[in-house]
Amino acid sequence: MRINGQHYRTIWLAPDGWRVCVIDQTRLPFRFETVTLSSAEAAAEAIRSMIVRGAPLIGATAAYGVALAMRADPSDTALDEALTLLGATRPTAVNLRWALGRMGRVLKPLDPGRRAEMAYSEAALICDEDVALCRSIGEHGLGVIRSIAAEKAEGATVNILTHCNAGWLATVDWGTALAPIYLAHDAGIPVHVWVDETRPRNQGAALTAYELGAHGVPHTVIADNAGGHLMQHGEVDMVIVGTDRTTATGDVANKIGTYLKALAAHDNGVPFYVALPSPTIDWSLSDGLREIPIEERSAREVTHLSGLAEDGEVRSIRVVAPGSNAANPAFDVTPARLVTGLITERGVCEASAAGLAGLFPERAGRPQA
Ligand SMILES: CSC[C@@H](O)[C@@H](O)C(=O)COP(=O)(O)O
Repeated sequence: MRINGQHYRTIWLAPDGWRVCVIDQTRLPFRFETVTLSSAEAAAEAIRSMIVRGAPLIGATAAYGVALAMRADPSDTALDEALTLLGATRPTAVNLRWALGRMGRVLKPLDPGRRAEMAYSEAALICDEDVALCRSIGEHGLGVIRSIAAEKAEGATVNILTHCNAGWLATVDWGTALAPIYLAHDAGIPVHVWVDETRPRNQGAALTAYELGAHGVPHTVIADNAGGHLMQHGEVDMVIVGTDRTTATGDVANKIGTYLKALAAHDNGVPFYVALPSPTIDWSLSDGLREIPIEERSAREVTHLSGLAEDGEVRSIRVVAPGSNAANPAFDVTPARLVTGLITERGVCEASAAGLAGLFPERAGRPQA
């Protein structure tokens, strides 16, 4: 993504070649600031506090967290401790467990003296692969947008609704749900995006709007409750969202509120697509509702809002009645039956065991592979 005339990935190495730089997403859209991570503890805290967020970027950051740990101490004990520390940061996005599992498999058999170098190169590979996967998702999703555009009057705008942030900022580059939108815009297809604000942390209003704006894609931020109304009035041609964990049967965990959008889309005959790279598939699960762990985050994210105050400072204010309790489940599960299709790096498939097995025959029925 180009920001201020410069191309940025969301994670990269500092000029010293070992520290890890990320964009502080808690400061966006008001401040573009980077944070330099120099320990596994700092990487874990960046994930926990959502300086970095989004399933693929969480995985990439954890991989570099292991590299930072191996540079400090490449012993077996330090490796196990780093994997445990980073693995405990956030529970829902399976990319975290996937990336740490991969780092562990690569590093454990090695002589400790070789671990740091190998950890950095494996983390870099995970990042490069993520960029390629997202680019492919974009190309397959572009086909879907093209076919929806073809059903409309010549030159008519395709209106796409998205929830949360599943763009460049949630991945290493391009994004999942937003990659097809960027490619469609670049290909000259007129697209307009309805951006759900995505309470309580407002990833839509703050992050999706920021990056769509940076890329020049026309968009409108809406309150989370507006999507159903817009669908009833024919203002939404399709929905595309990302996912933090998709079961082998096509159930989809994503940011809280996604399920309600899927219900509204189903009721109104609006196609509801989920874009995902294969590391987001949890091949060991078949029942998303019962088996996917849902992160419960701080009540303060519900009771307080943060934003740019008139004095130019980013401030937090309370919006909930003092003394009231607040609950904050951060994700929900959309059953496969409400999903029109899964857009993956290998193509688009039905959200079902058969659909996923058709695209990934080597993985289907092999949860531990
Ligand atoms: C490619 S990103 C898919 C999901 O990770 C994204 O939609 C999402 O729910 C992010 O949640 P977050 O809590 O901001 O990490």
